[in-house]
Amino acid sequence: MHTAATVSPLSLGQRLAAFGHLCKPRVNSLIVFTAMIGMCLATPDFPPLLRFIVAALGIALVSFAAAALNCLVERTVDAKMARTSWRATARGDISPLETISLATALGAVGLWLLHTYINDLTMWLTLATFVGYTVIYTLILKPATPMNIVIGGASGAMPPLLGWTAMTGVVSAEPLVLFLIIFLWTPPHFWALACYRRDDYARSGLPMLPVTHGIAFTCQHILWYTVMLAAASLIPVSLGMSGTFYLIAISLLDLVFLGYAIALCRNYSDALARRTFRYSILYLTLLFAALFIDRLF
Ligand code: HEM
Ligand SMILES: CC(C)=CCC/C(C)=C/CC/C(C)=C/COP(=O)(O)OP(=O)(O)O
Repeated sequence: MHTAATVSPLSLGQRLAAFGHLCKPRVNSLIVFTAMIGMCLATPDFPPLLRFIVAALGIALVSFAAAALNCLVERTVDAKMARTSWRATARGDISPLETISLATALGAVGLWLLHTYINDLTMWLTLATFVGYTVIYTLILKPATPMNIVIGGASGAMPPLLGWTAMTGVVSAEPLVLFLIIFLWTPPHFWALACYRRDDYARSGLPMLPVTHGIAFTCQHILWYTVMLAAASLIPVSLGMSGTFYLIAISLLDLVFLGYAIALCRNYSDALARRTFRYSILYLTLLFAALFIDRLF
């Protein structure tokens, strides 16, 4: 077992793979997907391809940097949890200096792309998102309060808005609705995971809601947030952003999510919480896909 102080030799391939994992590619692929849909919704026709690619790349690079710094800050906590103890920062396979260098390089290139080829509003908002996740959420809120995710989730909700400003240079009601949807989606997404991973979180010492207030209390909050999410998910229709296809799709998606949340309250099991967490990811992916498909008609 390595400690955070020992840096073991890795082959170049292993080192690159470890760097890649620190950037949390799976979470960030959905984050960038929501940003891309934000870009598509912001432009009447498909956005100019080069601008679309550069903006997505800029946002992705800054997200990767934020994820790598999160792994660095949390390396001691990560080492205590089964889910995260394999991370190269937790194992000590990648040193803090290497992680900071990687994150600085990725973040700097990302912000430079946004500043040079997109617009300064998007660059500043992306930087604010980065600070929101690495400083406000990771450093301040996460170790301090079980409601960490409620405020911290704002950073994960920003990408569609960033995509929107990247194409238009302005913030308007539509991207704020997309922000609201992800903002309300994040607590059920995370609390479902925190429920079935509560032993991990108890070991880590992080004050996660299922550990501090119990499963029943957390499931009630999952249900309340899912109800608010379902209401917010209908706003695109009332604003005229999307039509019948989206309405049908989101109604079905909401019914299933509410079904999971009610089932968790009535008859909790770790297996059900795990399925709810997985469904939360499918829900958000399909919601954004439905917004896009609806726009094509
Ligand atoms: C600050 C807010 C968020 C927190 C605390 C959070 C928490 C987590 C955690 C702890 C995992 C790891 C699950 C595991 O290792 O098994 C996870 C997975 C995931 N999250 Fe989130 N999440 C947040 C926001 C988001 C956002 C905004 C998105 C997308 C728009 C997202 C998409 C995903 C995806 C796709 C996975 C699955 C990754 C995989 O399969 O490896 N999350 N989330
Ligand atoms: C554009 C830009 C800068 C976006 C950054 C937004 C961002 C990275 C959002 C958070 C998504 C995420 C990796 C959550 C993991 O939560 P966690 O850190 O609590 O999970 P962990 O326990 O797996 O570390």
